[in-house]
Amino acid sequence: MTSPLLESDPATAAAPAAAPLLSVDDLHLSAGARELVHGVSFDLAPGEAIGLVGESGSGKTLTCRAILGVPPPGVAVSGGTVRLAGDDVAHYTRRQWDRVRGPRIAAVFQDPASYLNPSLTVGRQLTEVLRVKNGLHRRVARARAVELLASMGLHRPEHVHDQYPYELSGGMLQRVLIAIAVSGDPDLLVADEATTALDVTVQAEVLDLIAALRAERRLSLLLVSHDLAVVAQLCDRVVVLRDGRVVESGPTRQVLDEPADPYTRALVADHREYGLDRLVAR
Ligand SMILES: Nc1ncnc2c1ncn2[C@@H]1O[C@H](COP(=O)(O)OP(=O)(O)OP(=O)(O)O)[C@@H](O)[C@H]1O
Repeated sequence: MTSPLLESDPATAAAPAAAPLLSVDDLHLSAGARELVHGVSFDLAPGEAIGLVGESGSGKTLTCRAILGVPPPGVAVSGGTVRLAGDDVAHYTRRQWDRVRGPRIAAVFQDPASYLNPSLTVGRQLTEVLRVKNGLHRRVARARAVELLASMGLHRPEHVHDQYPYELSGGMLQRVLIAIAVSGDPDLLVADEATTALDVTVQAEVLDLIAALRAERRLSLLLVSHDLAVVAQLCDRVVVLRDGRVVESGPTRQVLDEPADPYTRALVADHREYGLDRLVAR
């Protein structure tokens, strides 16, 4: 039993662990009678970056979409909780989500073009988000939009502001989507295969941008990637999913250097030839 004396002595009491920013507890997701995710649990501390990995179909995207309150049509949370800064958001209404998405949680996905309106300039779309979500006046929102585009490493941001999505490359579009995602100053960014479709050089630049945003904004990150090298580069911890279940989780170095589960060992072995050793050794 702990001594009451020790408990009350500030010199000997251990510092309390920070409350998790995101806590996924025994999450079950189902499409009708078919269960697809069978009790996934993990916590993400403020400022932490977690990588969600696993083969295609292991439940990474469904888990992220449930965390974001946008499960695909026909899929619903059938058990468990998703707590964001302590609030259980798993059954939030659309109106409740409107208050959370943007200032607390935001996301970027694989195909940025499909999230933008092709007939509006990217600046107009960013400005609209700033006006609606942050209540900025049109002129102030425009200036803020240009600033945000510049801080995403986009050169000639005034010019980019007035361009249409089809005029921009994939890497530029992903930077615009990241600008939109962070425009509400969220605590948590969910990045689901956000760099997968980009060529290697551009991918590295966008990963550097995400790393810089993490440091500058104390942004927490939930990163989904089939690419363990990307996870090794950005994440503090890794959660490995297989068939809708967590098979292993822990610090990135530990999970990738000494995987405990045979499934993780096979995943890591598959990646060796793509230079994982080099990135893990950083
Ligand atoms: N809308 C849906 N209706 C029914 N089943 C679905 C739906 N979306 C996904 N699934 C199924 O749920 C399981 C998990 O899918 P999910 O998309 O989360 O996998 P993933 O790990 O993200 O895969 P990938 O890396 O290919 O994106 C798969 O068996 C998939 O077929």
